[in-house]
Amino acid sequence: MAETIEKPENVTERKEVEEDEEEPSFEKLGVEPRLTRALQKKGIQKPTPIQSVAIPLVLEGKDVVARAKTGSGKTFAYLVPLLQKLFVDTGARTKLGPSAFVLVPTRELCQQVYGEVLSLIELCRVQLKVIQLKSSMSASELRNALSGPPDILISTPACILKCMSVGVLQSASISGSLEILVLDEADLLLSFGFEEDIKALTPHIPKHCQCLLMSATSSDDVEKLKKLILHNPFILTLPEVGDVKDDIIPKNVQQFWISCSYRDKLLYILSLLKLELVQKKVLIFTNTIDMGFRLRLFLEKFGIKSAVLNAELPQNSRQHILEEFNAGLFDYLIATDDSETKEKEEANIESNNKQKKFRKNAKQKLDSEFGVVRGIDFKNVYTVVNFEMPQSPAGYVHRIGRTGRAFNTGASVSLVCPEDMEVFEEIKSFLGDEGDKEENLIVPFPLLTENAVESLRYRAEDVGKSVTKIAVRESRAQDLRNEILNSEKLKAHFEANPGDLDLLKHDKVLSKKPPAPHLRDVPEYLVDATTREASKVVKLARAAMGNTNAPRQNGSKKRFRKNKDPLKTFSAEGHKKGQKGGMKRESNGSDNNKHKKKKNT
Ligand SMILES: Nc1ncnc2c1ncn2[C@@H]1O[C@H](COP(=O)(O)OP(=O)(O)OP(=O)(O)O)[C@@H](O)[C@H]1O
Repeated sequence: MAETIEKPENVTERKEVEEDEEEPSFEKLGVEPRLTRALQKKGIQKPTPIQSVAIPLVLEGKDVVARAKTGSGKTFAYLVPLLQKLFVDTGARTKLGPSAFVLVPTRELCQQVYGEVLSLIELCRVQLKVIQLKSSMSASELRNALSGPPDILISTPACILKCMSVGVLQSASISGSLEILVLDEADLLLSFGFEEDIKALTPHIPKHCQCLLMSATSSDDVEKLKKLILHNPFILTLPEVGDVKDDIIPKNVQQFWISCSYRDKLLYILSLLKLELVQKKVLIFTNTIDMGFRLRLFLEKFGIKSAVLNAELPQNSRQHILEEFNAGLFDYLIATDDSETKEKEEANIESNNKQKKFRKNAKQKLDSEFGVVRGIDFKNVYTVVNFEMPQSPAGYVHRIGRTGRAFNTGASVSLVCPEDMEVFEEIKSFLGDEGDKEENLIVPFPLLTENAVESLRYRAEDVGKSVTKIAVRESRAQDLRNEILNSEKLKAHFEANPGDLDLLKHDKVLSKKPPAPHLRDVPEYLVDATTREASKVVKLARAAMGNTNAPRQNGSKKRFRKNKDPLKTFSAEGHKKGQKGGMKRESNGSDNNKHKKKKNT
């Protein structure tokens, strides 16, 4: 693989950098032993490609723009050298203000980066003060946080400006102290409405400050930021972004689609999960909060427990849900995509004048700094399911990017109904999938037979009808009430007992009645031999890949073996006993659409 390093504009040379033939290592990049050991303790053995090119440049003090695909390890690409630089002369620095700012677009990302920094400095046993700012902090809390002052400040741009406007952070202390500025998830900073904040901050950034800009996509916004903040940066572009379209999605993620009607999406997701045809953990995306709850209630009737994650929940609850899911406490998380939520909620609200009161409340309630998709490091997600399709190719790329992170493998399954076809075509052409090529990038899901789906149709339709709008509304309101009540308790309790994650599980059953036994267990006679075989192979592959529910360290997984991957070696449609089979890439998935309305009970 070759990355591109574009030298600063006054140096015209642009060179292709071949990957080191030898095994790359952090030592060779100039990372000091304390940090190398700390990374090893976190299960991180060797650098990813973006880390290999970015770390030495950052250590040299260069301004860098790094554009690399989702999950490619951009956080350590800037954090490791940043910490190494701050480790030098820790005590000797006379500071008026923070030495480094890390600016991110959402509170979830603040928390995530903060967690990573803390764990690295703890492992390195170095005394650095790190704080994260929250928009909910009062002026006195901000003053306390900034007293000292901290070495590293992690924040959204708006919070920094708030500190300046309430007088707890002075322009002189920024220009006198700031050595490194990082803009993480740069492509989102502007679209999340931080342009004015960044513009207001720019004049206070000292000329000598090293600026780093990290992004998963290249966009006009990134260009704008680059011009605003950086001085003659090195531009690192991994081929996955921009130039080579079919590598936008990490290579280690297999992408599938299933064609079905909108109404049948519940039936199809039930078939995938209940017949165990996808590997856990599974992250499922919906476009509205109501749909998230509908899906959760529906699955619950079949004994499939899941948790929901959305912009309406209090921050502490969201944080806790993420931590639980990452720790492997539950397998299914239904996330409502934030951007889609805001658009749809607002569209729904606009279209119904009677709901004026709700509009006011909804706007107040949805957290504008919440970002469920972008940059959040969901750990060990094997399958991403687009229950509802994202509304843009960029949305698709970032959703799918929640699996196959770093050196892991993963799969995605998109449920595509006729109404989704336009955006699906757009996504395919964005990814460079021209349809007539042998090697399509998004291929029909091979493990689900028409028979298997039809065998569950009657139950799914019956249960689907019982999940009414009222039931959805009630559980959503109840869930929110519970979470608000829990939120403060959660904060206090988990600060004191960070290990008690399972105390308040978020995949608790919503409905009062337990699932009926005939729905909880699919009777043997309903599952045909092919599906049984497919499900068995998925389970075996899961075990072979070391993909179990137990919480894991990054590096402790067994190596994924392609020949153990059922999606590569098994075809439900073409399967005969003893035959290896393979995916039929030329099929367009329309088989899934031809349902005979058989009613099997
Ligand atoms: N060298 C490495 N080896 C193994 N795992 C790594 C390595 N570097 C980072 N990781 C892990 O890979 C995951 C993804 O890293 P990170 O969140 O930095 O990706 P990203 O490029 O910022 O993705 P996104 O664009 O989606 O935010 C994290 O769980 C991280 O701990």
